[in-house]
Amino acid sequence: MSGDTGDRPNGTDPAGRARGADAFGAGMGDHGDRTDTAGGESVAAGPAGVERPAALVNLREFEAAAWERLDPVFYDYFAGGAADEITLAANEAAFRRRALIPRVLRGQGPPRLGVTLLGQEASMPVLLAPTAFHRLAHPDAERATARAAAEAGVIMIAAMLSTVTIEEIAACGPRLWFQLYIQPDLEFTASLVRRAEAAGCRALVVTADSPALGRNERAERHGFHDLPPGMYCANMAEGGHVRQVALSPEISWRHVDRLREMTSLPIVIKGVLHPGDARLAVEHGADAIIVSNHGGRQLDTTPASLDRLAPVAEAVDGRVPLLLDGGIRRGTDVVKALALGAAAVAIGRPTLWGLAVGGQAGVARVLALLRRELAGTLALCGAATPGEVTADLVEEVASLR
Ligand SMILES: Cc1cc2nc3c(=O)[nH]c(=O)nc-3n(C[C@H](O)[C@H](O)[C@H](O)COP(=O)(O)O)c2cc1C
Ligand SMILES: CC(C)CC(=O)C(=O)O
Repeated sequence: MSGDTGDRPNGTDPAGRARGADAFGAGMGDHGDRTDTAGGESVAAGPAGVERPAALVNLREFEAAAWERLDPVFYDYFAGGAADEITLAANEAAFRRRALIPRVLRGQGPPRLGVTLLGQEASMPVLLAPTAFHRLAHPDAERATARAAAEAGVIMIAAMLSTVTIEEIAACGPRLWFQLYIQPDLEFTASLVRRAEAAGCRALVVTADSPALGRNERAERHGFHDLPPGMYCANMAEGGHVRQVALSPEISWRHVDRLREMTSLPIVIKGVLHPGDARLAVEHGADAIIVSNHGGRQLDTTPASLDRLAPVAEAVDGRVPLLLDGGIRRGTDVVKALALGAAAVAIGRPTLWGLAVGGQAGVARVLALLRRELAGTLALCGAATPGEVTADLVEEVASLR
């Protein structure tokens, strides 16, 4: 992944293909025009000559198609990781390194994928991770994502830095959690919490790995620092002005305690890699933990999130459920994370690729593909449900290195 990105937009796509010269008309490279050229449900011919999301058969193809369709500035903002992107690459490599050791002749019947997370039912153990700025991918923005999540019965974790409000997202009907960067202005934080509660969000996800903004050098190279005119962080608007978000080094466990006093919603701490922090999260009343390195976008050279699952699980010792995000691209990846101790996983970039390729239909297709792969993997492993996936189904083996 790393190293080849500086060549774009004149280089190659994620699968090594050359980008077609001006494949999607005027506006490529001019991100002010992007929504005119890439919006809408009808999908132009992609790298494999496909015409619509339904013709794409895996998440990799969505990534390649999104690369074709998106303004390179926005593609790189979405795709990029921090610094040398060592962690970004490690997230996917950690899944490749691990083998599935299936069980046979178990007569387990058809797989049932449903799970209950923090008291909320979901149709499969795959959530939409919070990602900022969906309007960069599609003019329907988070509304399209939310409709696809509602249709699929999966939990969407709405980002605080969404480009439509949490109320508009909730109106699209998904099972909803709200991601929060705790703001040092606790009054403002409390007002966001009240809005999330009123909108029907069923959990608050506190992003803990961002006391400062990670440096995405791809975005920096493009000079991409601000949202284009007309796009803004809708939840941060108050009286004709948009509040600046603070990713503050002042935030601490004390703030989590304050949050605990503000709300009776379950609190999920996102971005834990160290067992000591996992223990602290439980002590401070967290109801779940997301093992995550923020998709390799914050501190580079942290290990793959999958590699941190077992140590965090050991520290937590079953007291709260664990979720994992980072590098999930296949149903086999989901099963490997379940085997290593996750109750569910979340996907970040694949949602954005779906959105860029086909709005609601694109995200729906991404979810449908993962669902099919997950069902197929469970069946082939001899497990009827996500809960039946046991640690012995996964091994790190030399042959897959
Ligand atoms: C474009 C982009 C924006 C993101 N924005 C946020 C955010 O606002 N809040 C947050 O907690 N995580 C954010 N993340 C991190 C994701 O929630 C998630 O941890 C990560 O994308 C998972 O890795 P994956 O992209 O390999 O699935 C963002 C990730 C991406 C790619
Ligand atoms: C604007 C950023 C704080 C959103 C984010 O978390 C990210 O891009 O990874």
